[in-house]
Amino acid sequence: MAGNFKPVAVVTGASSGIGAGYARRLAARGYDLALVARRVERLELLARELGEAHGTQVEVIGADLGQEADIARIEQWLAGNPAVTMLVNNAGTSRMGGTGALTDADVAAMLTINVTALTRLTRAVLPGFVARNEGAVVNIASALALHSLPLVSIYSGTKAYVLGFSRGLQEEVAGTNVRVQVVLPAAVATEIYDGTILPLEQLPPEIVMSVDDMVDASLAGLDRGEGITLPSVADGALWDAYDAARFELFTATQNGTPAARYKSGQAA
Ligand SMILES: NC(=O)C1=CN([C@@H]2O[C@H](COP(=O)(O)OP(=O)(O)OC[C@H]3O[C@@H](n4cnc5c(N)ncnc54)[C@H](OP(=O)(O)O)[C@@H]3O)[C@@H](O)[C@H]2O)C=CC1
Ligand SMILES: N[C@@H](C=O)C(=O)O
Repeated sequence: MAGNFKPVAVVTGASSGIGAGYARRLAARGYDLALVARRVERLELLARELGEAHGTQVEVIGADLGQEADIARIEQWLAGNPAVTMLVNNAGTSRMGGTGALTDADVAAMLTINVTALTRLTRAVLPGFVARNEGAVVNIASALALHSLPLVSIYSGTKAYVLGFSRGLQEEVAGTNVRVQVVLPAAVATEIYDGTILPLEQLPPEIVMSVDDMVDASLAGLDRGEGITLPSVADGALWDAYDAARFELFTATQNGTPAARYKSGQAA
């Protein structure tokens, strides 16, 4: 609990899908909320719903996180708000298509919303969290952080950034009570697929998770103290094996000698 304040969770991209799911669950857990998105009318409807259901105080903040001025405004708001104890960096966009076929605006939107805004909002809350020795940053990445696919190469790259950034941040705050969780959902039934070349109806239904299940699993992961949460992965040992192999490979790169296969005249 931050001083005398009721804790406030900030959820970006709360006007639909996963962000709205977080808003509902966090309100039920007793948080007041600040909800950020462009579609303010949706945020206001949600605010009314949560006020009636739980007595939640909700601040609705209209912002386009693809725009510098709006990112700067939210940064300032976050940095000056000691009641904020949780930031859910959920806002994101996926523009599907070949890398050469996407418009410059599509590429800029993915890089700015998925990477730049997430990073800057995290930087805005972090000093206060560390100074108060409490707080949680929840970064929504994607299973595509682990596996790039054609037509979503740039999106996958942005989510790999979210994973890598979050893991480094976990090391930075180690030894404090500040938490950083990165969540890697696979397909979740949301509007992100609307109007894309891969509408939700074309996905095998058995691979698609509901928003409520995804958010509940992620919050259960947070409660369990997980730094990395894969809501749909039944065998948690898979991550451990993957991460151990990743670290072994990284360790093997820490070697000033070119590998034999790269030396001319030497067999592989
Ligand atoms: N659904 C899925 O299968 C998966 C989704 N994810 C990730 O989950 C997160 C939430 O997506 P999801 O719920 O699926 O999709 P939705 O499209 O339902 O929600 C996206 C949210 O992000 C907000 N948003 C998008 N662009 C902007 C912007 N320029 N400024 C501010 N807010 C913006 C939207 O609000 P508004 O339009 O009102 O601005 C909306 O609230 C994303 O980061 C996505 O990459 C990860 C893995 C799988
Ligand atoms: N399909 C992607 C979202 O649009 C994802 O899995 O992250």
